[in-house]
Amino acid sequence: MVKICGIGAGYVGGPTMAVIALKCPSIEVAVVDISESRISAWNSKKLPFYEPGLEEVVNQCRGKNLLFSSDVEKHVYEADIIFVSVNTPTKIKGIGAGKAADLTYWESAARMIADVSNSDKIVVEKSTVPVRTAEAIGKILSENSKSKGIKYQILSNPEFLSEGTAIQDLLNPDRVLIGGNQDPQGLDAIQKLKDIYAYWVPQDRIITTNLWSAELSKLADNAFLAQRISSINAMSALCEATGAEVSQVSLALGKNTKIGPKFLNASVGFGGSCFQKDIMNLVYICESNGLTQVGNYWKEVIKVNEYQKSRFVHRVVTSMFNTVSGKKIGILGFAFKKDTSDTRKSPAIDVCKGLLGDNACLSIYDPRVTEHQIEKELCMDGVECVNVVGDAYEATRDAHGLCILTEWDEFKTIDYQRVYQNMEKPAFVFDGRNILDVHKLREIGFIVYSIGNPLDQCLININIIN
Ligand SMILES: NC(=O)C1=CN([C@@H]2O[C@H](COP(=O)(O)OP(=O)(O)OC[C@H]3O[C@@H](n4cnc5c(N)ncnc54)[C@H](O)[C@@H]3O)[C@@H](O)[C@H]2O)C=CC1
Ligand SMILES: O=C(O)[C@H]1O[C@H](OP(=O)(O)OP(=O)(O)OC[C@H]2O[C@@H](n3ccc(=O)[nH]c3=O)[C@H](O)[C@@H]2O)[C@H](O)[C@@H](O)[C@@H]1O
Repeated sequence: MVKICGIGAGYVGGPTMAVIALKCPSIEVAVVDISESRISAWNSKKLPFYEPGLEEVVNQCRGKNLLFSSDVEKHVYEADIIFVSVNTPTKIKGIGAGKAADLTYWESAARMIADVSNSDKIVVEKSTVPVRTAEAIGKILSENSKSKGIKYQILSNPEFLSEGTAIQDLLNPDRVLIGGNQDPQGLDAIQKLKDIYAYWVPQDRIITTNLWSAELSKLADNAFLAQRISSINAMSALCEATGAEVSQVSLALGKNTKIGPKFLNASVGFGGSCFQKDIMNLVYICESNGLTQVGNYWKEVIKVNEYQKSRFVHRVVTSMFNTVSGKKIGILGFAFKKDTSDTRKSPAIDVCKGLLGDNACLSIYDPRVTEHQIEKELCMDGVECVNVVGDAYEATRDAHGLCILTEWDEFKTIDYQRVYQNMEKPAFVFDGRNILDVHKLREIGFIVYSIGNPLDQCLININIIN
């Protein structure tokens, strides 16, 4: 029986290994992590994060061919194939701080593999890593296992799932990418990994390449996706200035088969743990290769994203007569997108901090994010003007304005008439996700700002005064 060990039980490692276990009943899958608390959450009824469909998959396999353990060494020792899905955050200090990927966790995982292994292994890079990481990992593994005569094959098998749709993405991927050495041993390892995915992924969706193409394709993929959002967000500012409607522009663009309809939703900005980190990593790799112009091109995607968030805060403040000081503002949504409890790099963090900087009082509601998490993200030591509440009505009661910062479906079906009645007047809505019916809200009496749409007449007047 083939044995797999997944190192790293996070947003990628957990769901990915669970789906492999589900689809390959004859393979034993052990997911290990150095975080005891994460492992005990995986072994409990309340998984460490919210992801639609994840609980069902875990419940089907856990205790059969899927186990979660903090005994990292034991399961690495026993495995034939090791998937490494540890975090690769942006370096916060030293050379390349703010750009380069911090490979500390990866390197320590590699050294541990070398220490405990006693048989040949295939080591699969699932984490997103700088191009040519496999070379460094290969050296660490082989140099540290020389005396044992163990052979390692390193494969790059980047993960393309999105949070909120992770299980669907894993069950039905657009493609699976496997990069490996193009010699007989490398090709053999590629085939072994292909055989696992072949349990449920059609052959024509499994692409094989050399190692460096696979590693670079992952960074390029995220850069292209983020670039589309920054492109449409840049257009949204121009729409507001000209009376065009960004959703109509997106529709027109998306119907062009050369462009396609996805990832053209204007928003308050993209968030999540990967887009910014991976683009900055790409920028660093470009700069390290002397390609300053190429690096600058990708850096601009991040700059537009920062601009979009600060533009939103500016709209809120100027619309509310140039001051939000002491005013209650209801914040609906804190996660970086709907259907996840993840708040990493959520645009809500910067928007809230911006409003707090102008002395607003925030009342925050998110259906899946805990109070503790929100407080942690806002570094709330000494901040008194933030309340985390249990529903949207409470968040907006007696508020001067409300901001939609995550596109949760439940925000579309709130009784906005009731919300309006309980707010101070004039009552403002700032829709940072373009999910609300602007016309209906205006009929109720709200003054509405939504990204990339013609400005409310009242806001035009206010902006003229300002
Ligand atoms: N979150 C996402 O949607 C996606 C993330 N990725 C990439 O996957 C990688 C992991 O991302 P996430 O799952 O979001 O991170 P995460 O932070 O949720 O999980 C990483 C886990 O690895 C564990 N870990 C770190 N060092 C370890 C070691 N030496 N031994 C055992 N466990 C160790 C940590 O305790 C943590 O639980 C990153 O490179 C990321 O860029 C790729 C595609 C999607
Ligand atoms: O490497 C990764 O981590 C993953 O990063 C993204 O997935 P994820 O960050 O989970 O979520 P997305 O759906 O891409 O959303 C990212 C951000 O962009 C925003 N977004 C997305 C789409 C859009 O049209 N407009 C927009 O503002 C979302 O609200 C969210 O804040 C990619 O979509 C995945 O392919 C990739 O595997």
